[in-house]
Amino acid sequence: MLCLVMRIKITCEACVVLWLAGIFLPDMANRTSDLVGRVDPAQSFDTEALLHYASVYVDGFPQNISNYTLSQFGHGQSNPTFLIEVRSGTFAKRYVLRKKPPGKLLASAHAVEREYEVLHALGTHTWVPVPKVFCLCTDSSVIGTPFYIMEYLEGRIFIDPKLPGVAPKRRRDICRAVSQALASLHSAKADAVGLGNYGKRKDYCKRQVERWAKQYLLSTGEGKSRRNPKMLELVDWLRQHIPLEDSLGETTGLVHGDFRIDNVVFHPTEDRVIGILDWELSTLGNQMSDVAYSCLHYYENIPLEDVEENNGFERSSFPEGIPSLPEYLADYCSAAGRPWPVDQWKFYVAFSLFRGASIYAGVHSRWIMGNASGGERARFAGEKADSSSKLHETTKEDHIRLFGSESQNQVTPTSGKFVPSEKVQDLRDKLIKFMEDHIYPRESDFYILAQSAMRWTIHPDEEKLKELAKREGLWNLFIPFDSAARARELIFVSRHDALVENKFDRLLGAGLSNLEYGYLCEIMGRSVCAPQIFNCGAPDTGNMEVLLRYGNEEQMKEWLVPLLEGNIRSGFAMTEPQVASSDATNIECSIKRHGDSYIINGKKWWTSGAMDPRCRLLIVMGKTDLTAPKHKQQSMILVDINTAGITIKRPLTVFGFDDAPHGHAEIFFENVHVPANNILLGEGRGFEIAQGRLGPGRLHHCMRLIGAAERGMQMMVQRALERRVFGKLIAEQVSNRTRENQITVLEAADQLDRLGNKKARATIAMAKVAAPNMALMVLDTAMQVHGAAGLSGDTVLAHLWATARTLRIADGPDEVHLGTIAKTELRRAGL
Ligand SMILES: Cc1cc2nc3c(=O)[nH]c(=O)nc-3n(C[C@H](O)[C@H](O)[C@H](O)COP(=O)(O)OP(=O)(O)OC[C@H]3O[C@@H](n4cnc5c(N)ncnc54)[C@H](O)[C@@H]3O)c2cc1C
Repeated sequence: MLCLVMRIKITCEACVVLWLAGIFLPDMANRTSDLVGRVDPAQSFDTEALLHYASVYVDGFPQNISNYTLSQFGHGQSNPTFLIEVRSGTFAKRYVLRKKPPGKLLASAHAVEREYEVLHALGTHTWVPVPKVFCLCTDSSVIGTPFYIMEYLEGRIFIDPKLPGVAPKRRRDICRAVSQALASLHSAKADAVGLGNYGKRKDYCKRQVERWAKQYLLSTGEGKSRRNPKMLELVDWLRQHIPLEDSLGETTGLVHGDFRIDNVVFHPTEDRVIGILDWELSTLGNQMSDVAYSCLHYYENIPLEDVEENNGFERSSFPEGIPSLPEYLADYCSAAGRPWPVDQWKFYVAFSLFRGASIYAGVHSRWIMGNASGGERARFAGEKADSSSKLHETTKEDHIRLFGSESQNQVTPTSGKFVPSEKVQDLRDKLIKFMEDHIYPRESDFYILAQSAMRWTIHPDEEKLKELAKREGLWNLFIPFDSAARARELIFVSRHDALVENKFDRLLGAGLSNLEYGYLCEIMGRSVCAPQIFNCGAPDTGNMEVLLRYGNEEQMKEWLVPLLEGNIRSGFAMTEPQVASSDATNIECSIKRHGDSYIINGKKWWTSGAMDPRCRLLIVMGKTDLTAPKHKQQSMILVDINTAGITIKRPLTVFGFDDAPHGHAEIFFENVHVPANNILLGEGRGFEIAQGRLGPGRLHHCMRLIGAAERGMQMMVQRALERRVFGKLIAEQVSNRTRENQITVLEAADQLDRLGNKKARATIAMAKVAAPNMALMVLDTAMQVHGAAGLSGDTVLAHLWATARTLRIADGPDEVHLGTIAKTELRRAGL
C-alpha cells in the first residue's frame, strides 16, 4: 500500500513502522528504475495472458513482441506492482501493472478499480501530476485478479524527508514542490472531474476515528500488545474535538489518504513532481487530514522526555534548507489558495498521530503473536504507539507557539451559535472562487486606471465581471428576504408574466437574512474593488434598501429596477460642510414644496458614489418643515443627478485616495426642481428612513472590515514567513483579533433579523465601534510587517487601512455609537 518503491516492505503496516522508526536510511533519491527486483514467486501470474490482453486494450502497445521482462517493485506490497518491459525489434516500452494480491480478500480492500478511477479522472481532466492509466481489467480470469496498466514514470523518489545528501537550496525547492503537488490534488473539483460519488463528503474524520479506535481495541489486550489507557483517552479527546468543518464538509474534497514525500515521483533532473502514487486510500473526505499527515515527519521521533516536559516539538534538527513547519504550511496554503490552517490544526495532527499509533499497535501485536511482517523491528512499534498517544497533550503548546492562542486564531466560525448553513456555505465557496479567479488578479489593473488621467471612467472588465457575477447567482445577495418579498409583491408579481417574474426574481438576491449575508459580505470586503462587482457596494445597497422598504411602486420602477440590474449607481447626500452632521438634526438643506415640485437648496459633501459616471440617483436629506418637532423636520427625496441646479464641485480625498471612479463629492444644490412624488414615504419621515437604512448598512461595513482585516492578516502571515530579518523570519509575532469582532458583528446581524432595527441598535453600535478599530490594528500591523511596501500602492494594505479609518467617522463617529451603547446600558440598569 504505502509506496511503490520500498523493497523491504511486506505489508502496509510494516512500511509505516519501518519508515517512522527510521530504518530506511537511503542516501539522496532512488531512481524508480533501481527499485525493482525479481518477481516474488507467490505473486506470479500468467504473463502471456497479460501481454495478449495489453496488446488488445492498451493503445500503442507493441504488437510483435520480440522479448519482454517482468520485475516487481518491492515485495508483497498491499497491491503488488510490476514493471513490464516489452521489446519489438529495437523498440522498447515500459509499463507498470498494479493488481490485487492473490487469495481471499475483504470486499473493500485493495480496490485497484478505485485507484484506476481516480487516476483516470485526474489524468483526463486536471493538471494534477499522475501517471497516465491505459486500461482496467476487472475480469479475474485473465491473470487471476483485477488489475490496471499505467504509464511508467522514470524519475526520482526521496524516501527520507530530511533529504540527506541534497544541497540546501534544492531541499527547499523539493519540499515546496511536494506542498504544491498536494495543493494541486486538493484543488481538483470532484464533481467536475467525475468523482462526485467517489466517497462520502461529510464526517470523514469521525468515521476514521471510529475505524481506527476499533482497530486499536482489536489489536490490544490480553496476549496482544499492551492496551494503553492514554490511547483510549486520546480516542475520547478526538471524538470530542472533531471539527465542525468535518461534519459540514467545509474542507471536503479529494483526499489522497497516504500523501508523503516518498509517494511522489520527481523529474529525473528537475526538482518538480511528475507523479503522485499510491492512491489506494484515496476518497472524498476532509483534506486537512492529508495536510497534517504530510507534516508528520515534523512531529516524529520525539523523545518521550520532551513530551513529558511539555516542550514544543517542532523539529529543529532538520538539515539546512528543509522548510520549517510554518513555511511548509504557508507554501501549501498559498498554492491551494486556502487560509492558514490554524483553527483545528491540533486536532488534525493528533488524529494523524493516532492513526499511526493504531497501526503500530497492530504491528506490535502481530510481533507478539509471532507473525509480524516487520520481524524483530516491529517490537518498537509498541513504544511508538505509546508515545503517540501522549502527543495531543503537547500539540497545544506547539500550536500556541506557532500560531498564537486558540481563541485568537479562529477566523471562520466552525462551532457554536454562528455556523453558516449549507446554502450560505455554498455561496461562500463560490464567492471565494470568484474572488480568486476574477477579482484579485485584476486589482492592480483597476488600481492603475484609478491613478491615471482616465481615473473617472469605468474599467471595461468591471461591467463584464458584473455580468458574470449575475450569471453565477452572486448578485444582490445583500437583499434581505423580507425586503425582497415587498418588492416582488409591489412591482413584479403584478405583471403576470412568467418571464418578467423570473428575470426580476433573480434580481432580488438569494433570500438571505442579514446574518446569512454577513458571511458573504466579509468575503467581498477582502478587496476594495469587489463589492460593486456583486452589486453589493455602498452606498447603492443602502439606497436600494431604502427603495425596497419605503419606495412606492412608481419609485421602485423608475429607480430601484435599474439599480437592481446594476445599470445605474447612486449617492446618499446627507452630510453638510457647514454643520456637525453626526447630529442629523443640524442639517440645513431646504426642501420646499412648490406646486407639483419640491425645490432644493443646500450644500452637501462626502456624497459617496456621486462622481461615478453611472451615478443617476441621489437620495437627498433635508428639511421640509422648520416648525415641526425636531425629529419630524427631515425628509428624503429622490433626485436625478442631472437635474438643473446641481453642481458637482469637487471630489474629496481620504488620505490622498479619491476612490476613483466612484469618489466622494461635494455638491451644491441651487433651486433644484424635483417632482413632488419623488418624496420618500412623505414629509417629515426622514429620520425614520435613516434608521432603517443605517442598521443593515452599518453591519455591511463591519463585515467588510472583518474581510479586510482577514486579508491583511493573511498577507502579513505570508510575508512574515517569507522574509528574513537578521537571520530570522519575521514570523510568530502575529496575533489575530478578527474572530472576537466577527462574533460581535454576527450577533448584531442576528439581532437585527430577530428583533428589528430598534432593539438591535446597541449591538449594532458595538459592532460599528469594534470592527473598524480591530481592522485598523490588524492592517496597521500588516503594513508594519511589510515595511515600506505596506505603505505604498504596491499592496492593497494602505487603501484598506484608509477605508477602515474612514469608518470610525463615516456612518456615525465612534463617539455617537458609544453614546448609544451607554444610553442602552443605563436604561437597562434602570438609571
Ligand atoms: C469616506 C467617507 C464617506 C462618506 N460617505 C458619506 C455619504 O455617502 N453620505 C453622507 O451623507 N455622508 C458621508 N460621509 C460623512 C460622514 O457620515 C460624516 O463625516 C459623519 O457622519 C460625521 O459628521 P461630520 O463629519 O460632520 O463630523 P461632526 O459631526 O462635525 O463630528 C466631528 C467629531 O465630533 C465628535 N463627536 C460627534 N458627536 C459626538 C458625541 N455625541 N459625543 C462625543 N463626541 C462627538 C467626534 O469625534 C466626531 O468625529 C462620509 C465620510 C467619509 C469620511
